[in-house]
Amino acid sequence: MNSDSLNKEMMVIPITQTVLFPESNAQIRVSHDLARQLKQRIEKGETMAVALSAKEGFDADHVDTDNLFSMGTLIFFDSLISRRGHDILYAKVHSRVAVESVRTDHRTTEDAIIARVVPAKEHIDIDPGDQDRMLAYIKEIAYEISAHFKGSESYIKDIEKINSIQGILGYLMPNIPVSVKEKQHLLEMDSLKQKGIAFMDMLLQHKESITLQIEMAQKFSDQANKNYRKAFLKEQLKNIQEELNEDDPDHNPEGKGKKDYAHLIKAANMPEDVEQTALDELEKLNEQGQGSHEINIIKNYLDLLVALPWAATEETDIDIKDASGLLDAHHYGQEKIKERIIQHLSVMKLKKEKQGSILLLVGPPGTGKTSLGKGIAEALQREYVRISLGGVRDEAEIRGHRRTYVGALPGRIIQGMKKAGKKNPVFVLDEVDKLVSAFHGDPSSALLEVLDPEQNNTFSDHYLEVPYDLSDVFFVATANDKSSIPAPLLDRMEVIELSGYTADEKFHIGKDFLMKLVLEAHGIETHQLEIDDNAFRTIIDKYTLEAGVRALRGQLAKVARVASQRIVSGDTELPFQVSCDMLEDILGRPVIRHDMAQEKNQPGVVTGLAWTPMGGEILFIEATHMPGTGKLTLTGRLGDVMKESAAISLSLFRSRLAFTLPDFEFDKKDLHIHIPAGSLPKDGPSAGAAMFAAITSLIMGRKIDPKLAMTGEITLRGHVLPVGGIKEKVLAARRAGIRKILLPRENEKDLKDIPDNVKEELEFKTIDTVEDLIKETLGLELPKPEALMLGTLKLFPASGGTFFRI
Ligand SMILES: Nc1ncnc2c1ncn2[C@@H]1O[C@H](COP(=O)(O)OP(=O)(O)OP(=O)(O)O)[C@@H](O)[C@H]1O
Repeated sequence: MNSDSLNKEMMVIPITQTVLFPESNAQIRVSHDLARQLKQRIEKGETMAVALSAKEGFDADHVDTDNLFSMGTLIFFDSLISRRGHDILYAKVHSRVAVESVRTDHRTTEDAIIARVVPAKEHIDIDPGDQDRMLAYIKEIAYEISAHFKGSESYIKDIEKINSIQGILGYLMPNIPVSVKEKQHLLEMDSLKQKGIAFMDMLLQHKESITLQIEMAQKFSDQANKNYRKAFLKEQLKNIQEELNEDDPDHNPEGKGKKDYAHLIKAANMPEDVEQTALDELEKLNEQGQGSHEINIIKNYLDLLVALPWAATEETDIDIKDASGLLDAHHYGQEKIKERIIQHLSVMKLKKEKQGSILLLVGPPGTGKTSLGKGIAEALQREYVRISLGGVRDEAEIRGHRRTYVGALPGRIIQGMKKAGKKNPVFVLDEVDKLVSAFHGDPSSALLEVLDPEQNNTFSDHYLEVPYDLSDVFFVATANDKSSIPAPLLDRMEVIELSGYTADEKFHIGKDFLMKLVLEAHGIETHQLEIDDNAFRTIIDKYTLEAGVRALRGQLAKVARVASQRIVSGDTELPFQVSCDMLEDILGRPVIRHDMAQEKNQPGVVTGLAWTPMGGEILFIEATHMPGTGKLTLTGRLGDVMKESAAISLSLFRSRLAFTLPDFEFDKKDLHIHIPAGSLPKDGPSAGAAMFAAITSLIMGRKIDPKLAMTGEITLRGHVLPVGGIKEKVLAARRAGIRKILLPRENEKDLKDIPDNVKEELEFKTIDTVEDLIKETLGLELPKPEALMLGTLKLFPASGGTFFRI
């Protein structure tokens, strides 16, 4: 058939989302109706049709001829194949044709579009020599692009045989990611020279964009944290191994190299739309030529789809008594926490909920937050997964990367679900307070979606693309510091606060729980090693500085290492007994030196109490003054809140007491407040009371008992407000030899958390106002604030004096 002699009507094949170019081969997916019509026509001996690309908004079900471009290509049929429910027409694309008219043929059962076309010959305005040079240049760019893609060798090899500009355009065009409109524009260009130049432009832009993408991907991979990269490498390794196994007859006894994805997809019990997506991907996989770089990408995706748990898991009825027993077996003490958890599980049982609200366990490191999560999983008889969110700064680590990225992976939530293999695991999100918000999107907003019961049944992961239902998951989050958690996230969680352990509690946890773990880890049997109680307590006191028991476990492991060496070498009797005097040999010099209460204080020095993630500490607040200009200096690496406390204390002192000291000229004195252990940053409002006491003691020239410690926030009106960490602070005070503690009245309720033996050794006094504080510390009665207002006004007229500055 000679297309030049064309001027006839022929069937139109609408082409969606692309444009066919002359001198190429095409695979066109056609609708069932069109396939039926084509079949009839092929049977009648028809061999060609015209391919017209569809404009934006084209609807294959309601064909409107206005929505087709009026220049297309003549195609010659090769074959029509039906595969997995889709009909594919294989054809040779011949030459350009222009449409003179189009109509819909209603005579056939299904409406066919018929076009009258004429040839649209190109204007060859470039001489053969230049054509060759242009062709060579285009090939060169194509080689450069393909060098970035592994497996593209066979594709690019075919280019060598192409000897016309039209031919290379037809071959490469399907892979150039430009819009249909741009492709059509190129097709419609009459001048071969202009067409060639426009195509080179497109190709160069494509090359630039690929280089840019690769640069970005490299940047990303540099930034991605180690774990993420490790997971990626593991995945790659798995693929390589799988590929090696495919060729290995030992691994393919029946010669079946490929996974039976169709079967796996059916077996995975996916929701209908997800299954359809999986089947579409499988089809794409089967259409890939050998060596295509897409094969592994599709396989990885399918592997994830078939491995994820989709079907609901049968719930085992929780026996609350058993659950409580299991938690006890896992975890010593912290009865209140366990009680809260059991209450939570009971509510879930009554309401027949799978998820319940999200628990947030907050407390210092090593206090068993993560292991409580594990205990909950056991109590509920569910799978347990844990991910650490510490340092996660990229939203994509939670939500995954789009598959178009090089080395894309699903996010940690979906990876966790894959690992769990069940739809209802107990999912521990460790260190939610350490999420970092950075320019890569806010990971906490992705977490919000994970934790919001309203939204989490359709959680979207960029890699997975299909929504995933997380509503059966029991989430437990852990954090060291509640204040670093974004408020919207915190609102969605039920907070349970764990405090640090007392030395006694640590002793029991060490003896009854940690020793077992440590012995097991070192292959030592119980009768082979014995640490006596004194040595145990010394390890806790002198070799660990922590609120939890993580370092204790580390020190016990050191002891176990020495013991195993001695046991193996046979130079010890069994059990190998560790006593206090051996500790320096085994563990080195004690690492801890706690501040102890002073025997004597000079005016201006006060003992305060601090909370640190490692437990409580006492700290000294030292104030002094000197001739100057009314400046306030603060040292000891104090945070903003602490600096404000100092300013409040000073203002309060001036407003309440300055008038009693008419000779003290504030604007001729500099005041300096220092809190030693200067290298450690300190912050928080709870030193307010101690600072006020220090300033008062200094300026009044009265000493405060060094064995008296205090904590409390103060306000400008002189109220003492409650503070946190009372248990840790009290324990630290006892260790430091403090005898009496002043604390805000509202903190009185916290004293019930303190073991009786500790309470017996200390005297507690609660205070409401700075008047109470000064009475307890300096034995002075301050006038009531109402009485003071008048005096203050008299002494400090509104314009008066230099105020202290910070
Ligand atoms: N009350 C306890 N009873 C028994 N073992 C405990 C208890 N508290 C902590 N442990 C043990 O201490 C170790 C550290 O606990 P875990 O990892 O759960 O701490 P964590 O609070 O999650 O710490 P981090 O905040 O650093 O993640 C674990 O081996 C755990 O079993």
